[in-house]
Amino acid sequence: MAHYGAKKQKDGREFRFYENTDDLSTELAEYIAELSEAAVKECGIFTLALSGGSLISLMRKLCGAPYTRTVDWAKWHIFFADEQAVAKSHPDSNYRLAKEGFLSKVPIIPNHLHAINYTVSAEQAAEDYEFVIRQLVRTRVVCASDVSDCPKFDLILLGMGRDGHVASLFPNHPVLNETEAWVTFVTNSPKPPPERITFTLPVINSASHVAVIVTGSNKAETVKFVISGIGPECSSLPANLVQPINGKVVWFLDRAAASKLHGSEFS
Ligand SMILES: O=C(O)[C@H](O)[C@@H](O)[C@H](O)[C@H](O)COP(=O)(O)O
Repeated sequence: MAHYGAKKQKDGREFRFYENTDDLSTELAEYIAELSEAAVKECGIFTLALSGGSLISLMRKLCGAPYTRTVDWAKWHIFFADEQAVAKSHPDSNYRLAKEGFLSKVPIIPNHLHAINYTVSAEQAAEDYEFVIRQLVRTRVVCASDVSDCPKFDLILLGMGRDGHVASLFPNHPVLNETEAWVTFVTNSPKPPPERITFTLPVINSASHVAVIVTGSNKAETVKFVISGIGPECSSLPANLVQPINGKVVWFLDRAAASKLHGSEFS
């Protein structure tokens, strides 16, 4: 086990601490590969939703041995937990980021890559994407949750912003209260670009597994609020609202992101 510390909270959230991003990437690859093997064994498919940001580079170890050989890539279906409403080729596009950093390096079957409709507004793209996912639930490519009327993705990978946002769910934003839609949109994202689509919290919290990957000292203050539960508005931090109903959330943190935690918060 490459982590130097771990903590399981009473609410079931698990936090794993890594010396550096290399150790974190090593174990993140193993974690994803193991979940995909279990999902493929159980129902022949692995459904994975990606966020953007530094997460993609931290998945780099999955693009090498032994995973290129051992993972059953043909059974993977890829989704985006959030996406910028920009062209696929735009520097801010999560599609482009994922393609360049991960998807171009592993043999995902092209029509198993479920991208958003980039030719319409964020509002229309959210509606279209939800329709696509609803069709995939109907045809049983994506499982349906048995505790909510949401899709049950095998794994959703999230980053976290300094403000505690995950996907494109930002603090104090009305979309945090969305309970019906599976995919919604924002047009005033505090993190540019302004127009985005995002999975809603009910979808994130219906996943079998969620991993939140946070590195860097600039996130340390927010990590402290998340773990200690103390801090201004910490209960409304979107990252603190990630609590899968019938699933498991694991946080992957490097030492820099955990640098404001004290001993007691590690055990
Ligand atoms: O599209 C996005 O902007 C991302 O999905 C966003 O939610 C990201 O994961 C966080 O902002 C953390 O990004 P970093 O890890 O790069 O700080």
